[in-house]
Amino acid sequence: MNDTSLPPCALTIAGSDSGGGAGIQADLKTFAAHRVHGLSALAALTAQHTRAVTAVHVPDVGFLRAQIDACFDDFAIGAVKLGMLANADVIHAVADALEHHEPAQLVLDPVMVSTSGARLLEASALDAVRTRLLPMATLITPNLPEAELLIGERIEDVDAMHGAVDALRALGASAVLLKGGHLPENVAREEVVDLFADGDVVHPMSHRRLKIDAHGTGCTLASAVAANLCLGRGLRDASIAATDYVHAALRRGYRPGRGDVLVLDHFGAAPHG
Ligand SMILES: Nc1ncnc2c1ncn2[C@@H]1O[C@H](COP(=O)(O)OP(=O)(O)O)[C@@H](O)[C@H]1O
Ligand SMILES: Cc1ncc(COP(=O)(O)O)c(N)n1
Repeated sequence: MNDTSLPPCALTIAGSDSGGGAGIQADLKTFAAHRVHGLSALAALTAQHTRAVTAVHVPDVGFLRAQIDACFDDFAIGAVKLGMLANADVIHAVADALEHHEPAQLVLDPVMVSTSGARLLEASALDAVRTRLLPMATLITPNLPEAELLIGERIEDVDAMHGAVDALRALGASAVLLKGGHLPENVAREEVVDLFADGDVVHPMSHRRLKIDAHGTGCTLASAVAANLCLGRGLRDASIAATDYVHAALRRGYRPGRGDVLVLDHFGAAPHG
């Protein structure tokens, strides 16, 4: 393999999911499925399966910084993806490191609560997300409950999603991919609508609503955007490709645990080329 055919590198700074469905594990599978070399810095470790998070351990922030520095010291990183960051100290350490290394592109998934209902970000850390991370993000990918907490308003239908992307951009994110999976079925009917907005365009991305309960979708979506950015796509095209990828991986999802919750099949469906 010569240099031009080397895969680009993406870095995920996120939490580990021992159950392999979400977090760092989903991110690395997504990078690999896109033929992007995956780097990882573990900001938190969870003891987790498809039904619950049973324990969380947050390593010392000095060790987190060492992981991030090791990645930037040796690899040309095309994009960084942020996931579970657990608390304000971790957010400040990550923001300091990113201010130092200045990654070309930063995809922020502001993970707050798991599908199984566990808090993955302390409530007191919300301000640090707003003030330290949002302004440096190339793209932020909140789900509806996360967006409601960030902007302090309810988002009850697709019209309200349009107002929410403007409010999120006003907080400092240069572009937003607002995920619509949490709209109730009676409001959204047959479709799930995700909304991309970058100040020039607002682009809805619709997919058929699948009657399934899945875990790791948000992590996979944000890391698929980061992978597509590394591969040279623009933000909107990367977002379109990533939502299509998540949909295909969801359709082929499987239940590795004892609960009803599916995990995605990251490798079954080739990413859009
Ligand atoms: N029931 C569903 N059917 C099809 N796609 C879904 C469904 N639920 C979520 N998605 C897709 O999964 C991705 C993650 O959405 P969402 O569930 O809103 O966020 P999160 O996983 O962060 O809670 C989005 O691209 C969304 O369109
Ligand atoms: C380590 C980690 N990071 C993120 C999520 C969110 O994923 P989901 O909302 O699908 O449970 C998770 N459950 N665990």
